[in-house]
Amino acid sequence: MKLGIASDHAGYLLKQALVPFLGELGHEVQDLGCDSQAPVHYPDFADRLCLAMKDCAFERGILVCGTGIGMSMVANRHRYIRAALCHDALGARLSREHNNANVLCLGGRILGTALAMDIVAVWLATEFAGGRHQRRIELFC
Ligand SMILES: O=C(CO)[C@H](O)[C@H](O)[C@H](O)COP(=O)(O)O
Repeated sequence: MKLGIASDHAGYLLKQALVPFLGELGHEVQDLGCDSQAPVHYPDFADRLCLAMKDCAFERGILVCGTGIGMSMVANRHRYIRAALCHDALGARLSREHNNANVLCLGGRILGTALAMDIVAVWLATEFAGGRHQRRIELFC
């Protein structure tokens, strides 16, 4: 799958761990920054990823900040984005099956790397269930 990933400074280290992991899972991943732990502003990076997704550059995206909260707030301002802030694999699976989430938000200061990788792997492997959930998505997208 073609993926985009971006973070702020607080999510930088987790993003750096996830980029090679995504490659190992067989995905094509483009890193949209940031490029160090120097302070930046998470809305700039959330918007960068979401605008690229509007142009269909990526099928799905991953955003990482300290908590994942700011990234998810900004991403969900874009009408075509369904961003899910996930802290466990169950939430990740259901965000795909029920919500057809196209952006996954993670908290780099909250999750350990192994848990984050588990969440990412489940989220990427899970298909949207459609049916009754499709109608509900149409009510807000
Ligand atoms: O989403 C966030 C806040 O809602 C993120 O956690 C940011 O990464 C965080 O606010 C950055 O905090 P810092 O003290 O400026 O490093």
